[in-house]
Amino acid sequence: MADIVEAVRTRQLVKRFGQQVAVGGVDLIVPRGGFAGLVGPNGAGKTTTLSMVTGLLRPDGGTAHIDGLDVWREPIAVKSRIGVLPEGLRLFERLSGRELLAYNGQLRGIPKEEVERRSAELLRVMDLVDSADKLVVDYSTGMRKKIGLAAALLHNPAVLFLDEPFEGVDPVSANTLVEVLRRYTASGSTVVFSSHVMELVERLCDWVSVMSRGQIVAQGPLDEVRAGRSLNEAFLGLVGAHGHGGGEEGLSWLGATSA
Ligand SMILES: Nc1ncnc2c1ncn2[C@@H]1O[C@H](COP(=O)(O)OP(=O)(O)OP(=O)(O)O)[C@@H](O)[C@H]1O
Repeated sequence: MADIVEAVRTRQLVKRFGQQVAVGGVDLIVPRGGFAGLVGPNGAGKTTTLSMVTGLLRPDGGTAHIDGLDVWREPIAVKSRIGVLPEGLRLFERLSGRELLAYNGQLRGIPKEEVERRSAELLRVMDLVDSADKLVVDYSTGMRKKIGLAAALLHNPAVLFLDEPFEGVDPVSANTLVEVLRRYTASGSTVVFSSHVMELVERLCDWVSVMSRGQIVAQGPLDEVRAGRSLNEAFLGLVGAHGHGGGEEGLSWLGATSA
């Protein structure tokens, strides 16, 4: 792994919430360029890890670097290089889509004409032209993801972090997102995204990190991690398939009875 140019690298990253260790010493590696998937069961620590890597949540221990820059020592340099589409996306609801992009452009210090040019292109590619002047509060879930992604891409970041970008997104909009992201990575930029949808990760990603109970349990090129199996099978093998509704015990009351 020594010859990999790392876009993201954490070393022994730790986060506790009270007694609970949410992230227990994570060494996340994401090579530069292409798609990397972060997968893991509910509560594995994916969002907590991404929040620490993107400077949103201070770690209790360890370090996080993006393009060789320490996230917590050089926050401004790091934030100018990254775009983030967080989970549960909070947007400025009383702005229109177009205004939201203009505001983001201003925050990023991009000249006004350039913001207008990029916004027009992003709105067109995201199929949001007809809704550009509608308030974000009136956007659907998929439209919110798309305007959130447009806002995250506006400053042309080197690394884009997406937490569950396809959740609640219809197949047509999902295709649009994928096309935009493919175009973005084709130029050498990096996308890191968390997802529960293994088929999607398998289709898009060339690199996968698997988390379970606050640890990385497998990490590497997609083909190495799945080792001849489907990613879903590999995932179930790595994180344990038990306790996921397959057992004979419990729930005996559930379903139609003959009584
Ligand atoms: N602010 C918080 N306060 C207390 N506990 C938290 C907080 N944020 C996360 N946790 C706990 O940390 C653990 C990891 O949560 P996290 O959201 O990182 O998991 P995840 O892998 O993103 O899960 P999911 O796939 O369900 O989104 C969970 O047990 C969660 O309850």
